[in-house]
Amino acid sequence: MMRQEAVIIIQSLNHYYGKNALRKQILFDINLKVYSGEIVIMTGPSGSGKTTLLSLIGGLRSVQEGSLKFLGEELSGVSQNKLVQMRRNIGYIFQSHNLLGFLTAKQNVQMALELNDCISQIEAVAKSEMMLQAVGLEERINYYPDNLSGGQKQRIAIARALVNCPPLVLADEPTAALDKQSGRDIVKIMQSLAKNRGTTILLVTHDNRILDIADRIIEMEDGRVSTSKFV
Ligand SMILES: Nc1ncnc2c1ncn2[C@@H]1O[C@H](COP(=O)(O)OP(=O)(O)OP(=O)(O)O)[C@@H](O)[C@H]1O
Repeated sequence: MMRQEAVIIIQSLNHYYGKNALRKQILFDINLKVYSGEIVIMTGPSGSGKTTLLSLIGGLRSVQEGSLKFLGEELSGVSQNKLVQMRRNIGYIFQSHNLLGFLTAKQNVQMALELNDCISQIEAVAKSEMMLQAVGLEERINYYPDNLSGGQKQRIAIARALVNCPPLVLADEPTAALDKQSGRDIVKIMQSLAKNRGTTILLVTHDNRILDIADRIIEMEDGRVSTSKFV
């Protein structure tokens, strides 16, 4: 069997919101390993803590209790600066695509590369065009988001998240605003790009039309992982 590398290792993770009398525990004793190249779908009722867990893994919140290792590095107790650095290894895709309206499709994707000092402008343009082609938007490279459909905008967001070849992509309800076919197209694109590059994908969804793309389905309930099954 192939040796699998854990990209994320979570041990005894708890999380709380609020202070003093209002302090409320949201995550309870989460233990989880996610491996390189794995596509993991996280489901569960509203309020079960999925987004909270995703934001901790993504370095968008500080770890309060327990251990969370990303690429072998402990995130608990690190500085905000360090978290910002770690985030460069992660592509984010959200329900609302968060594209900049005053930039074209290509410019939106290029922006993700401009944070990378080692890439020249020419390379950045070429990579962005290639990535938009990979998500089937070669005809729309110079369009502004306002002139594109929901599915097309979400494809730009995927291109932007993947253009840096991050080891991890986090997606929160990426298909929520899409009809059935566009939703499936989107996750299929994510799946094939991820499999080609060995990218790990962790995707939160209520959309049971896309569960079949997962290697593993994790169910959250009341702040705990209730089941974790390989499919
Ligand atoms: N910033 C916050 N401050 C206080 N409580 C919060 C905050 N964010 C979330 N919560 C609470 O934490 C719990 C878990 O929320 P979370 O968004 O992680 O759940 P979820 O499973 O992602 O839900 P949904 O599927 O509706 O997005 C909920 O009870 C929510 O009200």
